[in-house]
Amino acid sequence: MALETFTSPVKPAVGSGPARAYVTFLAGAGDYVKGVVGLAKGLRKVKSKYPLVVAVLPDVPGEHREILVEQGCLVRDIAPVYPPENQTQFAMAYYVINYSKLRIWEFVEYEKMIYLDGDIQVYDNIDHLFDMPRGSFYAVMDCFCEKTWSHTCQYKIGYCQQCPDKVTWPAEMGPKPPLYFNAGMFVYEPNLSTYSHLLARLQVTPPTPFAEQDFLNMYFNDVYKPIPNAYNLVLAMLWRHPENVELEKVKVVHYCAAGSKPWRYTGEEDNMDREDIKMLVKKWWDIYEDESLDYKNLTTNNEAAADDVYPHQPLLKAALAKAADGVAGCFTAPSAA
Ligand SMILES: O=c1ccn([C@@H]2O[C@H](COP(=O)(O)OP(=O)(O)O)[C@@H](O)[C@H]2O)c(=O)[nH]1
Ligand SMILES: OC[C@H]1O[C@H](O[C@@H]2[C@@H](O)[C@H](O)[C@@H](O)[C@H](O)[C@@H]2O)[C@H](O)[C@@H](O)[C@H]1O
Ligand SMILES: [Mn+2]
Repeated sequence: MALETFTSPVKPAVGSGPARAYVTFLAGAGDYVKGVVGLAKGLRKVKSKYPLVVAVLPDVPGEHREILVEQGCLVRDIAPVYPPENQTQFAMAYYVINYSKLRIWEFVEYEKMIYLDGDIQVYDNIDHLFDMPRGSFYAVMDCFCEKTWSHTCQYKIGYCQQCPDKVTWPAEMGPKPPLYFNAGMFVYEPNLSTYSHLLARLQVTPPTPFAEQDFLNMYFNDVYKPIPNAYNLVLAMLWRHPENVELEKVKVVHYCAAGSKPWRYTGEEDNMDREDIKMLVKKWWDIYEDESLDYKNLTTNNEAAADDVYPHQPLLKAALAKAADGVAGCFTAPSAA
């Protein structure tokens, strides 16, 4: 019997300090669930103090939800968000579903969250990012050199913010584009008025090739603060700007280059036969296949550690116990109110 997911905000454990969590987004019945399982295990490996919330669209099947709950994730249902009707060609056709990420601004039971794409892995503890000053939107600058950017002026003149002096921005093209972040990882503050304003603005903003990433860059332009590349290594940086990468200091890897999703990796696409790519894909698999990082083994080995790191765990245990007893019905956590 598929374990039902949380249908309402899960109240962070009492006395656990300011409510914080990592959050990711899962859509569809495909293989991205492997990315989210890997992420949950990676955060456990680096002994993050905070849980992983997974915002799931309705098309995520029950058995995937169950896998995530069994891995200690807080699974939260969200409704899709669609941009206004438009003829836009997205850089990737499936990017249209990524607007649903905007629902995470509604998770106001948390005072601060770190969003991570499902194709991201965390190799060093980054909990300290939660302590950065409030009021800003923190993310890593993207790179404009991949073919996915061929529709832009930057790409056409060879300009990239990662090396702004290599090709200077021509004065006749007006002001240089504002700093632009990759939306696969960011530190933000859930807020209901921001949430409703985001959705309202979206309905009057024509969609653009990088979908919600473009929209978030427009919306948070005046509060965006760049953080070092080590917190979101967009893989293309390895061959586009190697001078900006110190691989041994990288804390977060974003498997967003074509052909780099570890769970689909064949090594056939451009740059996928590089030694550093092969090493990073293996690094991802080593965590994904490490059974000692499975939540169930953590709890059997060390109840105290589990309860300490997963203060919300009693709620999950109750849900799992209920499911184990075959008790039907949806587990509804106490409301956040
Ligand atoms: O079929 C899909 C496509 C995307 N995603 C989610 O949306 C995020 C953004 O998509 P993706 O990472 O593929 O974009 P990229 O960073 O590669 O441009 C993914 O990481 C997943 O969290 C998903 O769950 N299912
Ligand atoms: O929906 C738009 C997506 O745009 C971004 O991916 C892109 C971007 O990083 C380009 O700069 C790369 O060239 C490209 O490979 C990569 O896929 C985000 O990672 C993803 O979370 C999501 O917002
Ligand atoms: Mn991604």
